[in-house]
Order: sequence, then structure tokens, then C-alpha cells
Amino acid sequence: MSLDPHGDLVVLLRALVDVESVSGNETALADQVESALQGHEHLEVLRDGDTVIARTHLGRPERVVIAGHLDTVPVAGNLPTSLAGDRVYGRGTCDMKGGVAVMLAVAVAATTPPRDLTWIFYDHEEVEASANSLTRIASERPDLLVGDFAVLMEPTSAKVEGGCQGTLRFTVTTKGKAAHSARAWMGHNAIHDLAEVLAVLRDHEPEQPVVDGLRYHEGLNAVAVTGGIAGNVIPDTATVSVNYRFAPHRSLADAEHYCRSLLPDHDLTFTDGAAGARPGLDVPAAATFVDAVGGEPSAKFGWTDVARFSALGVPAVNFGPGDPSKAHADDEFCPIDELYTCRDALLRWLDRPA
Ligand SMILES: N[C@@H](CCC[C@H](NC(=O)CCC(=O)O)C(=O)O)C(=O)O
Repeated sequence: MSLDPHGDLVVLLRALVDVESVSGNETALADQVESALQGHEHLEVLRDGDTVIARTHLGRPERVVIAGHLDTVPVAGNLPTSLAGDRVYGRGTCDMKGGVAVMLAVAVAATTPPRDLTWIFYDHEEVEASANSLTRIASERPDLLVGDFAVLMEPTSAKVEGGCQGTLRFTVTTKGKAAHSARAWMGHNAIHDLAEVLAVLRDHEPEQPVVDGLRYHEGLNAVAVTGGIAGNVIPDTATVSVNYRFAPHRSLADAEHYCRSLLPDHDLTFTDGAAGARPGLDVPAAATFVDAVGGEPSAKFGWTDVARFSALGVPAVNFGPGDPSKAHADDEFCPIDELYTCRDALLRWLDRPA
């Protein structure tokens, strides 16, 4: 089935979601998005890997980038979509194909916007920062990301969420000595030694700092544990993987330093990290957007490419349909009314002179 960006938003959302696009498997969906955008005279459509970019060239004084990712976290028995009351359920409905549906609808509807627009539908957002297609595009075609302001259509319950928290991953490995579990005293159990690390994580009190008026909420959590080779062998090695979510007053280097300070007796191996972004809602372009779409801004707890645009010097906000607390949940859904709220808010903002 092809995508009809001029049609009903719920049909469009369901069609987007029913093309499974777990990170690394975005090609089929990118093909459909590209076809849906082609043939619109006001849009130049480009393809870069599994990223589709559509741009207006109207000679406006301002250019705004509106971006959304096509990939999702792994499916958990929640495809194909289902409709229940005023909600569309299914993997990606909330994070973030609701936003992608709104982007497609507004991209084709806004033929003469007062600002030039760059619509970016990109791949590999839900995985390590190095795989994110915007990392490649920023280095190979930075011109494609140029703008005076950016909107990331991540789930925000149709209200602006400012900035984003950073994310850092590290592992801690303990070493022991293998032995027969019937003679455990001959060995040393590496899994038991993880208890010390796990206790620090369990007892850690996450901070909730206010940054530029918005309250963030940090988190330090074990996300995986490995160790053990058989049911009768004392494990000689064990590893815990940890994810630290940090508020945007800390840099990535500060975050690493903080984690080391919590576990001074252990070697931490940092495996992935991406800094967050301060809200920046006092920048005029952001303030105009907040005023046009309405609602009280709050903080974005997840990591989003607002961080990338901010680092590139492009002020950016998150705004899209779907309750972010349902992102990645098995019962992920998008409320239908928020699709229309976001579409109408974007059109209202685009009605205002730049
Ligand atoms: N490179 C990062 C990518 C993770 C992106 C993901 N973002 C969201 O879920 C945004 C939705 C939200 O929470 O509001 C995340 O934060 O995990 C990484 O690998 O961590």
C-alpha cells in the first residue's frame, strides 16, 4: 500500500506504522516516503541512504528544518496497528510515526510558506549516536541541515518540550576465578562482585535539576547483565551495562566524570554517549513557535536530535503527537486528536509572517 499525504491522517499514520522499520530496516518505508513527496512542484526531494529530504526554495528570509526519524525500537508483538476508541496502537505510533504523518501532511499542504522549509525523514535514530544518519549527513552534506530554527517532531503530547537530556552508556566488568560449583571455595564468583556496583545504582538518588526554567529528571540504571557459562561453573567474569541520562547543564565529559566518581573502585568502559541540549526557549524563533502552537513548555527527558541542531548552532524544540511516556512501551499509542492538534498548530505557525 502506498502513502497518501493528502488523505486522512489516521489512515496515513496506520500505513506508516504497518511498514515495520526497526532501526536498520528503514529502506521500504523511506522508499514510500520518497514516492509520497515526489511530484509536488514546491518540493525538491533528495535521497541520502535511507534518509529522505524535501526542501522548498522560495527565497524566504528564514529557513526552518522540520525533522522526524523513520526507525523504531524492536517490535514487541505490537504490529500491525489496531484502532481502539480515539487511539491508534502499534510500535512507532508514538515514537514517532505520528510526528512523521503530520510532517508528510503539512509538507504537501504548505505550498507557499512564509519560511523556507527543509523536511527531513531520517534513519537510525534509536541506536548508537554514530549510526544516526544525521551524523553522516552533518559531516558529508552539512548544507542540508542548515536552518535558522528546527522542530523535531518527537512525541510531546502536542506541547513544546525544550532541550533534551544527554545519554551515556558504560560497562563495568568484574573478574573472578572459575571453579566447579560443587567446590565453589576453589574459585571466586565474579557475578557476586557485581552486587557492589548494583547497590550503588540501586541507591543512587537521581537529580531533578531546573535548567533555564525547565525541570529535568536524571536516571542511572543497569540495562543489562551478562556472566556465567554453565549451571555448574563459578563465573570468572561478569559485566553490567549502565545507562546514565543526564540533564543538559552537564556536558558529556561532566557526565563521565560524575559516573566515575560514583564508582571510584571500578574501571568504567564508556561505549556510547550523546550530550543533551539546554531548552533555549528564549531565542526569538523558539519563542515565536511556542507562542503560535500554545501550551506550557516542559523538559524533554529522552535524547533527541534537538541536541544535534543545538550543537550546530540551530535553535531547536521538540513538538509532536503522542505521550512521550508511552514511547518504547508495548502498549505504545498515538491519540488521534493530537495528530490534528499538531497539524493545525504547524499550519497556524506557518501562517504567521517570518
Ligand atoms: N543515540 C541515542 C538515541 C536514543 C533516542 C531515544 N529518544 C527517545 O526515545 C525520544 C522520545 C522521548 O523520550 O521523549 C532515547 O532517548 O533513548 C541513544 O542510543 O541513546
